[in-house]
Amino acid sequence: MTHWLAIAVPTPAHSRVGGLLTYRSEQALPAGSLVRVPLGQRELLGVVWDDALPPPDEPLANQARAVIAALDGVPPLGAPWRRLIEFTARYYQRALGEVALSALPPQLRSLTATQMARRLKRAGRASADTSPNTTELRALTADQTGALAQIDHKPGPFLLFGTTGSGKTEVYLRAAQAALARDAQAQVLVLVPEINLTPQLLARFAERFGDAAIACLHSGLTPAQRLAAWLAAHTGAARIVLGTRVAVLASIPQLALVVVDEEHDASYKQQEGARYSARDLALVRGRHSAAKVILGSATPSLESWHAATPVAAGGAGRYQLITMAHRVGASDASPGLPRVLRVDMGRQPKGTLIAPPLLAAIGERIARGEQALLLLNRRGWAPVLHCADCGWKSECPHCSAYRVFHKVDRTLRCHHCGLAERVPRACPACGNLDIGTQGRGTEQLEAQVSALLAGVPRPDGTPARIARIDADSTRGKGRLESALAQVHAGDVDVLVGTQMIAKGHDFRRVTLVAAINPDAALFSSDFRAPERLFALLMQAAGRAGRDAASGADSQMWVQTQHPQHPLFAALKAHDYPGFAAQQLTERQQAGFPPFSHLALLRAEARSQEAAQALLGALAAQAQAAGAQDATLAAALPHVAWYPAVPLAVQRVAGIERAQMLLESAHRPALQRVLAACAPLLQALRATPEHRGIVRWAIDVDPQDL
Ligand SMILES: Nc1ncnc2c1ncn2[C@@H]1O[C@H](COP(=O)(O)OP(=O)(O)OP(=O)(O)O)[C@@H](O)[C@H]1O
Ligand SMILES: [Zn+2]
Repeated sequence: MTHWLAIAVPTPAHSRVGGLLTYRSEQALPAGSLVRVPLGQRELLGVVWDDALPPPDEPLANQARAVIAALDGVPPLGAPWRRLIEFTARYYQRALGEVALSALPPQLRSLTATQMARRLKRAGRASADTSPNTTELRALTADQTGALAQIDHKPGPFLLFGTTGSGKTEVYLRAAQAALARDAQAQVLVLVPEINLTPQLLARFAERFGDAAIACLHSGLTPAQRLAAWLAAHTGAARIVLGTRVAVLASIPQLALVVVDEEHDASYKQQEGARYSARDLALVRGRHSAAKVILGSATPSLESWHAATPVAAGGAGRYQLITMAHRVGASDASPGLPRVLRVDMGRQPKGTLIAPPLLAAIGERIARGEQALLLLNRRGWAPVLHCADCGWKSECPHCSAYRVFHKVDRTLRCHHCGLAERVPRACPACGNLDIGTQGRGTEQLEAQVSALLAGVPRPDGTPARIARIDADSTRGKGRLESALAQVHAGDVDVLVGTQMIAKGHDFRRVTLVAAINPDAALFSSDFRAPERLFALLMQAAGRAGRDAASGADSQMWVQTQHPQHPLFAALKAHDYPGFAAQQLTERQQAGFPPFSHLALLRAEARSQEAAQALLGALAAQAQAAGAQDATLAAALPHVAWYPAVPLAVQRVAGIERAQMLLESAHRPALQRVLAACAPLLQALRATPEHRGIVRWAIDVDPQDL
């Protein structure tokens, strides 16, 4: 008997068919089955999307090709996973088949039946003993006990607002333990922003539940590792799936709990293809699978904070707020958070790198055998090289950005397109030999701090040890892990770095943190810049004084030209709620998220005019399309269209970039309009007028404006 199946295949985004094609099969195949199917000349992996279809009409029935084979032994993908993929494709305006197939490990395509059987057997073996190692469990703090009681009794979703060092990890571990104990099949998904930056969290889960119980999913895996981890999650062998944003789309059939650690982190947003937010999908997923969801942060995103604020207090009241206000080992009398000191750089001699009182404070820490972190969010030696005679600057020929001077290898490097060239000896424009740098990056900070601290001895009389962690210093495999391990081991006295050093680390001996030059973000045009800066500084401060014994005396220094800025005042008071309330008031007045919903339409072309022309044509066509479509016509008046403008970095690698902002207070209306935009963009691009377009994209809930 012939069965007719709708199968998801990876057709290009927004193709007419939307990613589901009809195939025939002589074998009955349940929804979710993985199959190999022909498409054109190729053989592709596909997913049977629904139960069998009724026989189609003649022409289609004759055209439909036959399924080549089913992937034996791999259990079908469950309905909750398929609903999640459908949601992702629809909400982020991509083709279903593309999203579905990109969430599957590529090796599924290439393995023979025997190879697959072997992999499955191996995955099954992993599910050894998952009873947690509870031999040396610590007594919980009162905050932790309270948090767990709420998680136990309420449905969620939860926003775990726990100050830095309040012990959120232990709450995740115990909540996971409880979920696994409740049901012998249950699985837990733990999302982290970046796997390499959080080796400690992974280590704590492995220590508690055993390596065999955990599957790790992130973008740094080899194809074989990715398949093994995916199979472990899909077959249920892995009770805990821990990973970065990609893990949110894994098949986890018995999902009972989702944890999103550092939920405010921007790396949860995918920046290409389906531009999904793993944090937002975690909530959708929790709903589909009836799993509890915990979002955790000391500095929640304002979206999450608003959602967790009760309606009576002006919030949306959608999440339950759990507060952990105390650091582990601290008391009400001494909350253990560092004292914040602002240095008015306007009163320092021009060009001062580190103000004398800060330098003295760092020296004191070194002399006591404690550690200091110096934060500067700019890598390289200097952001610009310039000629004082003719005004030449180290512009990138292909991007609207300056190339950064890296002294280690004496290169000028573009951080946008990657172009690297040897530093010229003389000004390329006028031949002047006296070319100089402007501004400072971490490389220079490291060198100058080493010089400034050369005479400062450690307790045993040996010289202070300075190290640096940024994207340059940690390029090789394992280098970040070993650099972090050195800091933990106490082999470093002063650590210089970018935001990488401010994230989640549980450094036990750091008692001083300094932001060297955080001012640039105060005046950014992106409405999220203050939120990001505040979170960065509060997280950075949170690395200081995590050991209660030395914590009482810890310090966070901020060097600024604007010491009176309210953002720094809120930081000084460790007042996230106050800062959030002030920001949310501004956003409400300006009509920004979470009080409205945004989407960006982006176009890239050889010329800025061509990129903007596509967006302009789209706006006109979308309005015109409303005349033919009642639901679109109803949605259009709820959506504001802003004019097409160049991106902040307008040109990258010779390609001009433009964007158009869409804003609406009404999410379904925005979704309806976006759904109309995707096929229109596709069609417009194919016309001769828009031949110059290189690519276009739709970014729903964009992070960067
Ligand atoms: N109940 C407890 N008793 C003793 N120590 C604890 C307890 N809970 C957690 N700790 C320790 O407190 C420290 C801080 O915990 P953790 O790293 O989970 O903080 P956090 O809330 O995630 O902070 P951050 O947001 O800064 O990452 C860790 O060293 C952890 O081992
Ligand atoms: Zn460039």
